[in-house]
Amino acid sequence: MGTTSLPLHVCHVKKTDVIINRLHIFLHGIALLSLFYYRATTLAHIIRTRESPFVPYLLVFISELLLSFLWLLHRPSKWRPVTRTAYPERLPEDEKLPAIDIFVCTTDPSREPSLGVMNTVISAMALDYPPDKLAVYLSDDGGAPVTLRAMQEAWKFARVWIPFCRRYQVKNRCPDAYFSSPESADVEFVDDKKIMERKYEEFKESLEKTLEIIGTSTSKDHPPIVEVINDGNDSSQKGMPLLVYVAREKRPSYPHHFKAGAINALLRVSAMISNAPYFMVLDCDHYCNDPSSARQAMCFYFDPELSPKLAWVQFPQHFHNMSDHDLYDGNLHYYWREWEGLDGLRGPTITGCNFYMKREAFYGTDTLPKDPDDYQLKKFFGSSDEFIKSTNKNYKPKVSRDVGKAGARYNTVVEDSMTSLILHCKGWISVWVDPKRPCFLGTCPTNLNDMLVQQSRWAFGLLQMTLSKFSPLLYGPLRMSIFQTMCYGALTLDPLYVVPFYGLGIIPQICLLHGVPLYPKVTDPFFFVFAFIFISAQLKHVQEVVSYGDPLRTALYDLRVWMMKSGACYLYANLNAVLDQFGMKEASFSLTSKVYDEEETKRHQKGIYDFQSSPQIMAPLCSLYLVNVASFVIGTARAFQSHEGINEMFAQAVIPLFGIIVNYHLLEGMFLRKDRARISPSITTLSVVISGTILFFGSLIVLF
Ligand SMILES: O=c1ccn([C@@H]2O[C@H](COP(=O)(O)OP(=O)(O)O[C@H]3O[C@H](CO)[C@@H](O)[C@H](O)[C@H]3O)[C@@H](O)[C@H]2O)c(=O)[nH]1
Ligand SMILES: [Mn+2]
Repeated sequence: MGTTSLPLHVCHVKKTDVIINRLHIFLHGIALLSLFYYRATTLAHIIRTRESPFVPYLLVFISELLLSFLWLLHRPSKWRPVTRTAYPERLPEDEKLPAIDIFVCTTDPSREPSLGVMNTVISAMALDYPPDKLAVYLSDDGGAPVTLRAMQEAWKFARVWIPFCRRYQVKNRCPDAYFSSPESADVEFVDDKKIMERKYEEFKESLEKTLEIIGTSTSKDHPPIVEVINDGNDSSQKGMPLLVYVAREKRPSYPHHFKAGAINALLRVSAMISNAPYFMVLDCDHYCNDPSSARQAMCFYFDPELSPKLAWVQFPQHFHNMSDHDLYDGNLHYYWREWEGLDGLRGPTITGCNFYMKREAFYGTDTLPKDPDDYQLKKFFGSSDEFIKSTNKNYKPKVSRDVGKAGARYNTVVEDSMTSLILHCKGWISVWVDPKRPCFLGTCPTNLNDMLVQQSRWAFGLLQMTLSKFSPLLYGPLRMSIFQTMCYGALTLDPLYVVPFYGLGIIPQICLLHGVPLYPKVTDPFFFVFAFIFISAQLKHVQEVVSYGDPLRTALYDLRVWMMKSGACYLYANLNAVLDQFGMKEASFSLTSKVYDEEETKRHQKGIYDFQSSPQIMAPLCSLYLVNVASFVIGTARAFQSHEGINEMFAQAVIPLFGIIVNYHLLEGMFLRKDRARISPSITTLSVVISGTILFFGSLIVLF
């Protein structure tokens, strides 16, 4: 490119946020230091004089320390948030674009209906990119005959659909979404659209018929199946990308490593067939909502300054089934807000799908010796001579280091975070692109149970990482910047929130009940410190939500999600991670359902919580709520009998009151709602019993 050419992409630093965030870090940080000073000196005084119980005091202090530590770990992600814009129209001509392999993963046709999966496949085939440079691979981890058949049908439909999209410059190339979008409502090519609509109906019917005949059976014991779907008819191949079905070999006794295993199988198969220097990963429900994503990604790979270090371009997961009331943080903004900050450092982590990756980076061949012999190559890549040849053709191994394994990492169920950590540690960078029109749209959980199950899997996987030799705070410091290390630390240590959550959700309450003060009196100058920290934390959260463009109520929903996550998911994730360490728990992958449920969707749209879930998940949350109600009512009634009581216990009464108000939805679910999705009476009864037990035995704590 000449010197006069316009940039392919620009990076905007979010200046206002930078100023607010840094100022907040400074002020909040000072307040925390004062809090520690107060706690430490008071604790020393209590231990010396024994004038009040020191165990609850110590536990509250520990909770606050941990909370502050996690707060600190999250700060780098607020340091320099940025956003990016790509200008695909400035890319060089099509001949110069590199090839891309697209990997779509699916597992279970009963939880992931074929029609949805095929819509994703078709939308990927229809990307705005030279078709001879595109190959779409579907990994079917279920080895389901229905999926293979559906692909053959999808191919037939795509053959008419793709030319239609090109001719009329259709923006939304996922057929199902297109026909129900405003884009298709008012078009000039009415006749052609009608024909296309009819063909789509036929395609749908053919899938239904197939489903009726062969059902959704899957297999965990079968040889590998690789089938190129493109038919032999040459004239129909023109302008069509390659389409390949892959069901890797599965044997019951052999660990298959879930999605990471699927991606690695796809890497190997695609290396033999198309071997594109870049690949993109899609979950089966994340269809392409904007066909320009590949070109947008190339804007970064074509930047000579960025490209040599750039491993992946990550687009966020956005969702088509969002509600105005994002009760379950379904849109994952909690994460994306921080991802803008990661992008301002050395890049976001991989978030599982919607990323364009440089194959070379993913192979991690930099850990191979300089001139590897056959033995070393086989140790690294596995025994396939063909696969090794494919890696030689395009890539020469560079630096020599110890021997590794190519591809996605297996040590955890969050293959994405683990793999990103290792790539970032090797010096690769990544970028985060979140254009106004989302490039990909998926299906998010629309009930509490699904959300908590998903979050539990993530938390468990992140803890597996923490407990592995890749624990970010130990593995990172010598390999990455301290800020980047802290970001990974924050990500993987989030499940530790369970400790301060229960610590501050039970101990001050029990002490309130017994009139044991743990916080400074209202008249004490340190009261101001505590009040400041509490208010500053809440306001900062509200500011972040609003500045990200979400409505105010999202701040409340977020807070609830954080509490429900901490109280349920993190609790079990920690237990399971410990069991896993002792080999007492087999890792599993609980798929998120992508099945449409009308009643559930209605509730989600109206902003009504769907509490239908197991007692294991609901009981801890409800019990804690009841503990707070009981101690608040009894405790304040007692304290408010005297002026000194109010002075002493005021701060401590605010805590349960805050919890009670924020989690009003639990109260409603337990006692006020009568519908099917309320908290079941049996869980409520169980929670009453548990909360009574907690209050009874917990009260022993004030004796020490
Ligand atoms: O053994 C398995 C299990 C899952 N999958 C696929 O992995 C994808 C993600 O599974 P899903 O049930 O949708 O999980 P989510 O929690 O919604 O996925 C998020 O979290 C995962 C990590 O836990 C990431 O891999 C995903 O990209 C990210 O969207 C789906 O396409 C599955 O078909 C497989 O291919 N093989
Ligand atoms: Mn998903």
